[in-house]
Amino acid sequence: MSIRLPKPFLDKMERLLGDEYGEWLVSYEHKRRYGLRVNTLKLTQQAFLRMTPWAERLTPIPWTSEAFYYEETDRPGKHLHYHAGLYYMQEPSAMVPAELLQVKPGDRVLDLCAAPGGKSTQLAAKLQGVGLLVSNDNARERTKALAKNIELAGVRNAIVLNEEPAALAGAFGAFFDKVLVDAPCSGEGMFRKDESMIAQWEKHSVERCSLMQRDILKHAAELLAPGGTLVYSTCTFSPEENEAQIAALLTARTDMEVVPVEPEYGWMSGRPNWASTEAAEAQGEPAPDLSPEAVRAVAGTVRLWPHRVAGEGHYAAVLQKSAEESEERPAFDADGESRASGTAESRSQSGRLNEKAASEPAEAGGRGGKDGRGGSGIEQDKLRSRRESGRDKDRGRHKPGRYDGTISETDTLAMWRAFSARTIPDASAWPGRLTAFGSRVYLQPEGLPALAGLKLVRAGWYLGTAGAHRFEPSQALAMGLKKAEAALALDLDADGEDALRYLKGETLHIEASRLEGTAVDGGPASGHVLVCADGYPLGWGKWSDGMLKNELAPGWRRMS
Ligand SMILES: C[S@@+](CC[C@H](N)C(=O)[O-])C[C@H]1O[C@@H](n2cnc3c(N)ncnc32)[C@H](O)[C@@H]1O
Repeated sequence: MSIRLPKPFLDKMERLLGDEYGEWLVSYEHKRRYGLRVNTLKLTQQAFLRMTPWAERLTPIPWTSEAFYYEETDRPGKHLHYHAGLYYMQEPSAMVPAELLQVKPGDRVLDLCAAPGGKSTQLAAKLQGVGLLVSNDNARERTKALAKNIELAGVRNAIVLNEEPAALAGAFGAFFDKVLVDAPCSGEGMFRKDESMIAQWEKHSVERCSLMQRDILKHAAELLAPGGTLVYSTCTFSPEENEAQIAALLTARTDMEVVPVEPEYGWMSGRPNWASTEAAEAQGEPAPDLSPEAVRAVAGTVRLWPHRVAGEGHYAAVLQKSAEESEERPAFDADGESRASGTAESRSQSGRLNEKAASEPAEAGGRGGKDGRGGSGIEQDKLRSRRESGRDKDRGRHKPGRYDGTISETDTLAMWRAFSARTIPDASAWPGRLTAFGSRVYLQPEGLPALAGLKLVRAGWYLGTAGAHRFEPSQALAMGLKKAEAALALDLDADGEDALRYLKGETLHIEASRLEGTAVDGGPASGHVLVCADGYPLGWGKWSDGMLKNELAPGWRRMS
């Protein structure tokens, strides 16, 4: 075996696995498998297979719809279709938790430990743009990748937060139909995929992770609406972080129960005997005080072992909160509109959820980078620093069109409307709430409660920024559009030179005849062009007289 596994880890696994230990150990001599998931927000599986050069070497991942094993040598991360967000590369076992959550359009979904966003993009695809996705991670740096992956996937109905679960529980209460806790863990199941996890394991003990998980799960349960479903998952083997966590939660909350998962596809059932004494004793600790029913119930959770499935080690539990009939709440209609209900009102009176406040620029703002495109800024902090420096004190008093570092939200929205009327004619009919935070414009999902006091990374679908003379559309806007929505589009061949040059940030010579559509005002075809590859957006360009100025945001360019 080339991987050097720590002796205490091996000793513990031998104790736990008994006869199966040898088989498990041999799995480290096999190569890991690679997976990708088609982004069905952008295209169907059939369309993907038709246009993918290595389609014949793909084989389906049995537990996930629209997902495939690929050959490492095909390097899908290098292909232009990756830059168009047509698929997400994800470890095959890591696709299980979001699949088990059974999200459907219209749900309110919380991904509590979401960075870098593999599962959030999977959940967003299940929503198909209808309902709400709140993606959260408490690690500020990691939320940058999270926001970018959500934007690359073209998600229009998500917000991204950078919060502790306790703060979310305080702000939202029992709001979400579906909650995913893909918990921070000791990562034992990932040693084959990523050897750097071994050093992490030695640093962050199982015990420390267990404490974090217990706290996260406690608040996750509070965030779940009556009748809602929670999936808890880890990529580790240690029972303290798996069965023992679920048994402890069930002991503490009698309103929650395990929804048994069928151990198909080579998955194995959770181990009740690992929930209590054995795991704790293996750590030299007293057994926690668990109810016998709770311990028995973990038999309905699942383990994915690398010697049993074509994927890395994982654990998942599906839990349901009992429904309380008196609890009504606003729900999303199939068209994404929300229906008001008594509960929303009473929550708003209690000061926790306040629909009006959600449309006010309470917490987010900032220009998000020099070019105003905001590849990855933490908006709240920027607004805070602007306010502290007093630069916001004259907000709303500047002359429209003259950018003096401030711009009123009314003018910001007017600039968006003028821009979108020319560039994306149907934008005015999009469902959601158009909101300006300073000079930045967002489309927020309907039914979003107040975000006041929460650290926002993305307050919704970020559409762009009002500047001194014009509105600058965002990269997120481009990625969330369909080619047909743009008044002017340029469709490049993904295998051609122009597409690669565009991705590198170069200016292109493009004859007028290659542009699709016409300028809406009937004038000459000039202005913002949605640049696509094989029909799927890559970013913006600005066309005039045969030249396409490259407007691809710097953080989105391909360097090699
Ligand atoms: C296993 S990773 C999540 C992977 C992610 N679900 C995905 O599919 O891409 C666990 C994440 O939990 C985050 N985390 C750790 N403690 C947290 C806490 N108290 N609240 C929220 N997130 C936390 C970590 O920053 C890390 O990004």
